[in-house]
Amino acid sequence: MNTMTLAMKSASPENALELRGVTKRFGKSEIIRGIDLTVRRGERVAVIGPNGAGKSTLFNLISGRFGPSSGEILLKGERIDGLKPYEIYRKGLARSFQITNIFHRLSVMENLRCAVLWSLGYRYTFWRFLVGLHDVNQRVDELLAMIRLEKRRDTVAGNLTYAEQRALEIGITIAGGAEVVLLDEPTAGMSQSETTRFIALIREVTEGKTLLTVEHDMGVVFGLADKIAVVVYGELLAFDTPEAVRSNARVQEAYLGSVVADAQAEGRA
Ligand SMILES: Nc1ncnc2c1ncn2[C@@H]1O[C@H](COP(=O)(O)OP(=O)(O)OP(=O)(O)O)[C@@H](O)[C@H]1O
Repeated sequence: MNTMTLAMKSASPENALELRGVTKRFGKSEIIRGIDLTVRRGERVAVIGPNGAGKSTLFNLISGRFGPSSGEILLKGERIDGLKPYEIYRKGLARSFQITNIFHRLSVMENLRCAVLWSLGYRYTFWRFLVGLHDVNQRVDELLAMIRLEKRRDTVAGNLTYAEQRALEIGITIAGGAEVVLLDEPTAGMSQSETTRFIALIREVTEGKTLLTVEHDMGVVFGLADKIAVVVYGELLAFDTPEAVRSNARVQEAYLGSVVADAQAEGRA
């Protein structure tokens, strides 16, 4: 195994992700209603919308947790709808979850090593036998530096601060070198100063990658995103630059007006 195997293979079509007429029904309820969306390589996209609009469902569809009821999803030009989450992961799309997804009794380093080994196809139970793998250790050190947890290398994950745990979660998500990264509310529960530091970290670790993030904090959205996708009642109401979305009358009316007003009142946007 060499370092090359730790990075996902890349074809290089311009579009990282395409959704074509994607719908999702749960029973009789149509939750996602015909979404078309094209995300270009290297774009940072924030998905926003009211509670229950379908943002997490959209992430679940893209990452393979649910199959769409109709429509197509393409990753780097290749159909991925109908594939299992780990198959999509192996094709270069990684997702983090709203709920912290780490092994609390393992150290930071062990968590990252598990993630790297898993990305290479090893089972968790094997990691103890593989401590000597040079490339894996090198990748773990690289990740520790990226998420700024070198000094916490041997700390049990359960003893990290909340913000550190979320940084570790990002490290786990990017461990396999995915080119497309989905982050579900990465700054949820953080203080304002933690959020500011965390956004800088997200910017750094996703440099050159395609990022989709679900986000409620408008300060984060307008500070991080190249483009904003506004989802309202399962439809894509707008997909444009932050400036264009901010001044879009339909978005103002349906969603953003009240949210930005609230954020401005709290000094966040
Ligand atoms: N597995 C499921 N079965 C049935 N209904 C579901 C399922 N998952 C989501 N829904 C419904 O789909 C709708 C959209 O939910 P979703 O979690 O995608 O919204 P959201 O925009 O992410 O909301 P929030 O911002 O509150 O997280 C909700 O009405 C929810 O109850």
